[in-house]
Amino acid sequence: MNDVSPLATRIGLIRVESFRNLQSVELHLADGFNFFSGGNGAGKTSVLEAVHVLGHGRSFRTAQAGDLVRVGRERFSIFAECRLGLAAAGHDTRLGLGWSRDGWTLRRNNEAVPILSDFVRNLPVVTLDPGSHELISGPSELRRRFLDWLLFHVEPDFLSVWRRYARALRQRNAALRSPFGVSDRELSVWEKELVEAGTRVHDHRERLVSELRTEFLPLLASIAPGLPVEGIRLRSGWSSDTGLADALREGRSSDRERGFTQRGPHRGDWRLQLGNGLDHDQLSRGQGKLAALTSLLAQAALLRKHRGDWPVLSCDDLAAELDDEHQARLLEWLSRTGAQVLITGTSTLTLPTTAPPARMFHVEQGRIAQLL
Ligand SMILES: Nc1ncnc2c1ncn2[C@@H]1O[C@H](COP(=O)(O)OP(=O)(O)OP(=O)(O)O)[C@@H](O)[C@H]1O
Repeated sequence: MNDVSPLATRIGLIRVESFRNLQSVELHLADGFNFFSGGNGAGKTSVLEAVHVLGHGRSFRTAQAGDLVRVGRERFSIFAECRLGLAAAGHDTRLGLGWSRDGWTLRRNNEAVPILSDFVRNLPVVTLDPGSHELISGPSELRRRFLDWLLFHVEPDFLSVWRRYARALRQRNAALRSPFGVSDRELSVWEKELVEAGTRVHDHRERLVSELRTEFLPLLASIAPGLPVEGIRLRSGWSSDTGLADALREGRSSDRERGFTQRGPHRGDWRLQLGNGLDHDQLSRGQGKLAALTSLLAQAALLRKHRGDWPVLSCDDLAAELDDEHQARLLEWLSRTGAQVLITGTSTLTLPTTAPPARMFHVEQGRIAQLL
């Protein structure tokens, strides 16, 4: 049996109030595997969603925090006692998050944290959910968010560089829409800042994609060896023949017509390079899920490499996502990491003999009983 890794972020206790159909739930989680079973609509995904919200400040199912508040209530809250691995020198940390129409309330060790980005830095959570295949074939915004979330965790200056870029972009776009028109000279003022910050955003992404590739390919070989993926390629968001400054200059008249900036890292993307002449839309749904799963595990492995500890790993409705063979490969891999893992399913799960001791929970109508 594997020892649970000391280099993993873990939640010991979690308390959830008025979140989706969970009225008031308190759980003591195992350091290794935690399995939540129950019928459809019982509240299993809501448990994973609460953990995800604590780590990201947003849900993987909705962009509206108001949807998460239990019907008839005005506020939800999530509280957790966590061991934050190496990144926080293994200290126990108490995290509390509440949301109501008045906004977020965030507390770390009973002290108010005014800014959401400071709060969510604490608890990295990587979630595989039934919508994850969108990461491969869905809009580029999802893939940018995937990369930039990782950069937020591993590059200390990424957030401030990204904010500089976003501010300059808003200002250039406002100038492009000015009813009085905008001269090249005025545009060039915003472009200077866009080029400086945008080039750094792109350089960060380029380094990260190269590291992601290094993690991704061996993971693919151990979890989904039949998948025809040969690599990962970053797209900058402007023509590869020119630098960003030239691309912005050349795009001015078309940008004026459209009223927004059409080139730059805000249009960047990354794509898997598929073999056998396949396009992303030609992957089967299951292959898309496997590709997304492998990307998310590579993301977790990079967090581990940079921060020193594994994030909490969540898999929603695992049996519906993967066939038996891929499930077994995934569980085997997960059990070797020593990460804390949360899994939901409508039926029971066979864990590999090498897995650390698991805790089983049964979920029914928003109530949760610990079975083992
Ligand atoms: N804001 C809310 N307030 C109260 N109930 C909600 C809210 N949002 C969703 N629900 C209900 O919560 C229940 C639990 O949903 P959840 O997605 O967690 O179930 P699940 O156990 O994962 O189900 P499945 O196996 O079908 O995916 C559902 O019945 C849903 O209708």
